[in-house]
Amino acid sequence: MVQMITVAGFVNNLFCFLAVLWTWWWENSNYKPRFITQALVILFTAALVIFWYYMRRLIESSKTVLQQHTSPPGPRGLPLVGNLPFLDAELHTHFADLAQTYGPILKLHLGNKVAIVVSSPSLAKEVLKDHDITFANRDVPAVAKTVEYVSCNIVSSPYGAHWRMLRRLCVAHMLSSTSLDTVYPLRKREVQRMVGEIYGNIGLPVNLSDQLFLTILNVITSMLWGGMLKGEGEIDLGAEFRHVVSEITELLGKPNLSDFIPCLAWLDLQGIQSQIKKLFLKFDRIFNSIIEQRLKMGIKDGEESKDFLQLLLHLQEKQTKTRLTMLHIKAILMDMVVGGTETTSNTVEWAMAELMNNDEIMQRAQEELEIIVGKDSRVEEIHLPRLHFLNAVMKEVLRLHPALPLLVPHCPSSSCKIGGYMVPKGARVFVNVWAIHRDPSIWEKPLDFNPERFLNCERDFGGNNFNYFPFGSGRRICAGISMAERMFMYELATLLHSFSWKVAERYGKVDLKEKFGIVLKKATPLIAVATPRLSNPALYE
Ligand code: HEM
Repeated sequence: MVQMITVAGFVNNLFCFLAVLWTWWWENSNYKPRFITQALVILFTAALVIFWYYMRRLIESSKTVLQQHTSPPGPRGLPLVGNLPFLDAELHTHFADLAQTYGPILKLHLGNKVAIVVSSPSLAKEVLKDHDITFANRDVPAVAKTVEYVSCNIVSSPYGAHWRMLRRLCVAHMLSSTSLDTVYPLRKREVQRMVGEIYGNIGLPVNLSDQLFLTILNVITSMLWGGMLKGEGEIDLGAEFRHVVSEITELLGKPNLSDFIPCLAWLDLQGIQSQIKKLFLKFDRIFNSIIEQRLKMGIKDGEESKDFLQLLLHLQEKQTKTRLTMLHIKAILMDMVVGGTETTSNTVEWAMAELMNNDEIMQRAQEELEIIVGKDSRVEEIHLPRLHFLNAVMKEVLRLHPALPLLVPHCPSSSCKIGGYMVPKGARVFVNVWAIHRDPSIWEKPLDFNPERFLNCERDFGGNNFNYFPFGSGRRICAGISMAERMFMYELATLLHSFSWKVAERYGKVDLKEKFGIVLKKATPLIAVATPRLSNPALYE
């Protein structure tokens, strides 16, 4: 801008000088000797050249300034509602289609909210790495106003001291490798319970989707408060939990008019806020009763906490510098239950679905297990680091079916230039990791399920490779990667080692149709029939 003003000033002065010179020549033209005329013509031509040169620079620089303030391209919308009426329910494929027309960064108007969709590795890197702090915020959804948990949990909290404190607590005391090592017996118990359940239904169709969800839910609730779904009604309570978590993740992924036209939020036109509120009330009742029981038990000074909830309550009672409130405690419980269950169980379900459609790959994974574990033994977590092919299967599943296809939307705390375009403060930024993972310019035959591409290659999901980042990247990268990795490998290895699998007859080939929500699911649950593979029936008990 300063440059533009200086150039404009110079051009102005040049004009004044020329005008004065012209007036003087005109007034004295009666006497004009030949050399004065020549000098004036030369001077005038030189002035014109200089003038032209500076005008060009002025235009160039103003073009750059203009571009810096230019919005990304995008489809035209209607007044007031913008592009909202044209959004497809399957947002990830819809955004991928739009990117084909408008390019790797595009803008949509969703009511009075600006949405930016980024679909290339270099732009994802700009958002998640180069401008990490600016984009490390969330666009808190309208439901947060009806459900207090949502506004102060890890996933939705803005980048800052509160978010850091909650995240550190979870990572240090529940999700770190050391904490996970100590609760291996819980994982073992729950995975073995699942094996027993399937063994009891040998030859019959089993809803693997439900089994996988219940197993991870039981692992997480055991880590949080020692487990809840025990005794009679175990499956029913698990099913209710599943229903609530599924509904919440689906509703959170739905475009909500109240987010985009805030003055209409009180009307809750789609009923999303009221539905979510009811679902959270169910959680609240369960959390309240568990917390009450825990408080009654109390914890003595110096005594080690038995589970994560006990530790949180202890920290709250002691009023340590964490300044935890009961609301924060519930928000953390919610983060772990909602953030950890569907993501992990759906990924294992996708893995089983892909393997059941690819006999050779399934066989290769089972052969590896026979060599490393052996048919006379159960899978243990110590086997996992040696299962290289299975590890490649996990990476390939996370490539084709990233649990959060658009990550959790990010939100810039100030306007910021991405790919030469201005992304305004407060925009909702979607990073389409699903589209990047299927980009044919990055991946050979991207739609093929081919774990081989991850064998003998350094590519991992630590967030440093912007061709492949199923857990996100930067400060808001998934907090539960270690747990997800262990649970995925352990569950899948156990299922493949313990049983042979085939699709229930009436279902034919496994249908891989997706259903979008904040968590991407299989449109229909995976129903399969198992037969035992291990040498000794005692291994199924
Ligand atoms: C296969 C399993 C999983 C996948 C693919 C996954 C993926 C992700 C992704 C993509 C994000 C958003 C990153 C971003 O916004 O840039 C995220 C956030 C998060 N995940 Fe996971 N996740 C999985 C399992 C888990 C588990 C097991 C837990 C904990 C028990 C967990 C806890 C969280 C939390 C707390 C956040 C919010 C982080 C923040 O905003 O600071 N996730 N996850």
